[in-house]
Amino acid sequence: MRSSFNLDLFGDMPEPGESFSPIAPGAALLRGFARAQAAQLLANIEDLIKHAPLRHLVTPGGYPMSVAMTNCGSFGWGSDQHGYRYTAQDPISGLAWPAMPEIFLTLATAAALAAGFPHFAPDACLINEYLPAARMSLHQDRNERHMTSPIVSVSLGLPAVFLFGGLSRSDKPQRLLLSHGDVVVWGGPSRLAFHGVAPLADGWHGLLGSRRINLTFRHAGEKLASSGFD
Ligand SMILES: O=C(O)CCC(=O)C(=O)O
Ligand SMILES: [Fe+2]
Repeated sequence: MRSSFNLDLFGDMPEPGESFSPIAPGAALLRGFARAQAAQLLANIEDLIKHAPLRHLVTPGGYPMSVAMTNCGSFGWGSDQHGYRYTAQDPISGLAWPAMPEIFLTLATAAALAAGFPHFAPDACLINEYLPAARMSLHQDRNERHMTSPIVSVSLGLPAVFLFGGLSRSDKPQRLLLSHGDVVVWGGPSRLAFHGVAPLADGWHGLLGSRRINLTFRHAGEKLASSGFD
């Protein structure tokens, strides 16, 4: 274990062996993997949300989500009374989602590689904003066309308890405290693992203030814009 002294000095350079902890077959937590790029990621996020604002989507059951969301990349994930789906356009503006910044793509592919997935080519990045008390209930990410690509999930800002369960909703989830710069990757046998986020505790983060932002990178695949309901 590194001392906090070393962490401070070398916080930008996590050593691969130290930053990697397996969670389940095909799933890993990369501690601090995105920390060095966090300020640049945030600058890009602030710019993206000017073009595609964060919004509270409504679940198919009619409830507004506590997490505010937007997207960048070729496809964006969304939800409304008809179901969950990917679209090529932002339904608010009717315009294509903003392009995925190069630094997002580089980070996501590097994290996937570090977790054992060398061919990840994300075409969708969901941007989730959690204010205190916001949460995400246990779910599977299953609106993508193929399940062959992993999910890469980047945490910024306030810490959150990430719930990582098994392939069945009733499997008791692990509780992982995710901090600023942590990245979780799950694919292969864990690709359809149930996961969620416990209600965000109030707090203050030097860079992001009183919020957590999560970036979830996925390969949605083609043709989902018109047929993604499930
Ligand atoms: O915020 C997180 O850490 C998880 C987000 C998530 O599971 C999702 O957007 O599908
Ligand atoms: Fe998810």
